[in-house]
Formats: sequence, structure tokens, C-alpha cells
Amino acid sequence: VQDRCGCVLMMLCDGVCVQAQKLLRERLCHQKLPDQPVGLDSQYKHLLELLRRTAVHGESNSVLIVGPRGSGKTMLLGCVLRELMSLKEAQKNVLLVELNEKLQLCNETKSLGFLVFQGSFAENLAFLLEALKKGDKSSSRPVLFVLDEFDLFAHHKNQTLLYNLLDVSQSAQTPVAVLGLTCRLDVLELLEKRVKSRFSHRQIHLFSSLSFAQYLDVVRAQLSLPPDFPDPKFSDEWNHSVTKLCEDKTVEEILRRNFNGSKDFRSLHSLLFLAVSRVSVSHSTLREADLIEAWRLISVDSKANVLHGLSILELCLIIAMKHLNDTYDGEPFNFQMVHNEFKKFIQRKSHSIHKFEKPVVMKAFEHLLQLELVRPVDSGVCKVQREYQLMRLMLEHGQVMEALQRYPQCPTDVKQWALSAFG
Ligand SMILES: Nc1ncnc2c1ncn2[C@@H]1O[C@H](COP(=O)(O)OP(=O)(O)OP(=O)(O)O)[C@@H](O)[C@H]1O
Repeated sequence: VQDRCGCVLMMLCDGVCVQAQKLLRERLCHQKLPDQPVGLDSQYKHLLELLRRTAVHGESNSVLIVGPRGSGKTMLLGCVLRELMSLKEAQKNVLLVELNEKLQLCNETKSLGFLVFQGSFAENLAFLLEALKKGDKSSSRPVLFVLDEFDLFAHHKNQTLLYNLLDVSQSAQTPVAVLGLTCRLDVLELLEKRVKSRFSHRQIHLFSSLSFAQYLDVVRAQLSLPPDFPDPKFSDEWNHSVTKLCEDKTVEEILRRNFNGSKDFRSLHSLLFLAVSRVSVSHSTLREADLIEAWRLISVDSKANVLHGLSILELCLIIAMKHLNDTYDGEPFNFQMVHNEFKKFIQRKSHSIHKFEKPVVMKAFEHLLQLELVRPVDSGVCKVQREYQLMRLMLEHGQVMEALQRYPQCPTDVKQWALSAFG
């Protein structure tokens, strides 16, 4: 009987644990909007007010949301639209149209059952403009145009689409809001004069001024189970363990390093995702060890891994390049110089490395180039023979030394030669 009870309990626990993990993984994979954007209160209010004026009062408008990758442009817009659609006075009233630069509607809009453009760019544009011009301010439904990667629109068809949309947004026809999302701070410089003069010049900037304390709040919020989680006992225990985890010194140190590296939420989410994935029935709460392991996985140096897979000849060429770097004060080098340096080593110091024919050495050099461990100084110059093309080594001291330490059966004379360059 005890065994059976234990088994049933185990299955129940298993179910809740899987449910919690699924919920958190979905959240961390950006499948859901956060309840509230963190640290973007003023931007949120500003955008909501602008869109409310279009949705409720029928005022046309245009605005750019500018910020680096992952700074929350899409999320901010999503949260604002969610609130806008929940406003009583704006409900059912607003049409949302997401466009890409070829004037195709994006998938989300198609699924709303709204119109789908299938024609050429010119046909689509003519159709769209006619539809917008037919309306008037009082009877037409306001239309919100969302132009993600706004800078790409600036490269298209003499900016005809931008010109026309902004033109409509300035006239008294159908109320239209044009919302551009972009990473480019200089995006206005890309616009033609006629387009620029029709843009409202409203910009909302998302540059993170997030403090570490706020960042920790985000971690806690991202890892906590919601109040409506089906098993309140489990979620209480889980949330308690999350609070405790965030107070742990080692965990705080890891989070601080991640924060100092990048304030981008995507990198935080990857870290937390890896930690959450380690939770299992045998340990159904998050532990310090899960975060440490996740951090180890995330901070693995990919170049060090590539170095680990090199042949001994390729490794020797890298050491020769480092010697050249030291001799010529970091000036670029070419294959011929590397080959000479390598030959010197074989003649004077090496007993373990065979003589290699020049084409073989060239092949090894080409492989390093393919792996981007070596890069041409000027890739545009293709007239220079490969042997004489100037190159730079794209590796740091520590990366090569670590690779040598881990290299299986690395000959001692090669190690010593490396130490005289990297040591
Ligand atoms: N201030 C914030 N508060 C809460 N979550 C945030 C915040 N900023 C970013 N995020 C989260 O980070 C992830 C990336 O954000 P988002 O996709 O909105 O960035 P983006 O600026 O649109 O990036 P891209 O330029 O690549 O399109 C999302 O899951 C988002 O929920």
C-alpha cells in the first residue's frame, strides 16, 4: 500500500513539476508578453497616449520606436496594444496591420481574417491607398500600421510606401497611425526629403537604464509561478525557493556578471531557460547548482572549442602568427611570413613535427581562414595573391593557452614554443 501511495504521489508530483517547467519554459521562450514592461514606464505611457488618440479620437499620427536588439520594442508595442484593445472606448474599433517592406501582410494579421494582399507591390499599394482614402475621420475605423525593421522600408522602391502612408497620416481621411520599429539611431537620415517632411518626428527611445536591483526583480518575476497555478502548495514552495535563490551570493554573482555583460533580456532568458530545464522530479525546485551549470554552458567560449579540434599543424601556424605579432608589434602578417616562421621552428627547435610540403601548410592556413581564426585585413582586395594577403590573428592569449593545456598529447616542444610566445 505504501509503495502504491508513494507511486501515486510521485506521479502527481511529476505532473505538477512538468506543468511548472512547461509554463516557465514557454515564458522564457518569449511566447507570452510580460504583465508589465520593466523600467519603461514613461515610454509605455507615451506610446499608449499616442495610440489612444488615434483609436479613440481618430487623430492620425506617426512614431518611431528606437532601441537596440532585444531592448523590448516589440514587447512594448504588444503590451500597449493589449491595453489599448482592452479600453472600452477603443474596443473592436481598431484595425491592426503589420507590414513587411514588400507590402505583404504578416502572419498575425492574416489570422485575424483581415484582407490578404496577393498582387504586385504597385497593385497592393494602389488598393491600400484607395481603401484608406475612401474613409472619413468620423465613420472609418482607425488603422494602426506596424512597420517592423523600419529601416528596411527606407531601402524599398524609392520609399513610395513610406511616402504614401505618412501622407495619409497627415491628411484628414481615415485615421491612421504609422508605427516604425528600428534599431538604427540614424534612421531619419535614410529618409527621402518628401518622406521626412511628412513624418511627425516623434521618437520613443528604449535604451536600458535598468539597475541591478530591477534586474533581480525581473529574474524573480520570470522564475515565479503565477497565483493561478493549479497547485498552490507547489507554487508557494517553488516561489519561496526562487526568492531564496536570488539571495544566494553565488547566484547573485552569476547574475551580476551576466548583467554587466549585457542588459539584454534575451541573454538573461537563455540563462534562466537552461537552469529551469535542469529541474526534474528528483529535485523539483531550482538550486544554486542549476544556475552554475547554466552559466558554465552559456559562457563556454566557442573559439576555444574550435581550437580544441585543430590539427597540430594548424596549432603550430597559430603559434607562428603569435610570434610574428610580437616581433612586428601587432602589425598584420601574410602566409609567406607565417610559413617562414614555422620553418624556423622545425629547423631549430622541433624534433616531433615533420616537415610539411608548402601546399599542405597552405591548406592548413586556408582552414584557419575558413574558421575565421585568421581574418584578412582588407577582404575587398582580391587581386593580391593569397600568399601575400595581409591577415590578423583573431585569438586572445588565454584562448590559445587553454587550448594547448587541453590538447591531447600536445608535443612538449610545441608547448614550449607556444609558451615563449604566449607565456
Ligand atoms: N523592459 C523589459 N521588461 C520585460 N521584458 C523585456 C523588457 N525588455 C525586453 N524584454 C523581453 O526581452 C525579449 C526581447 O524583447 P523584444 O523582442 O521586444 O525586443 P526587440 O527590441 O523587439 O528586439 P529586435 O530588435 O530583435 O526585434 C522579450 O521576451 C521581451 O519580453
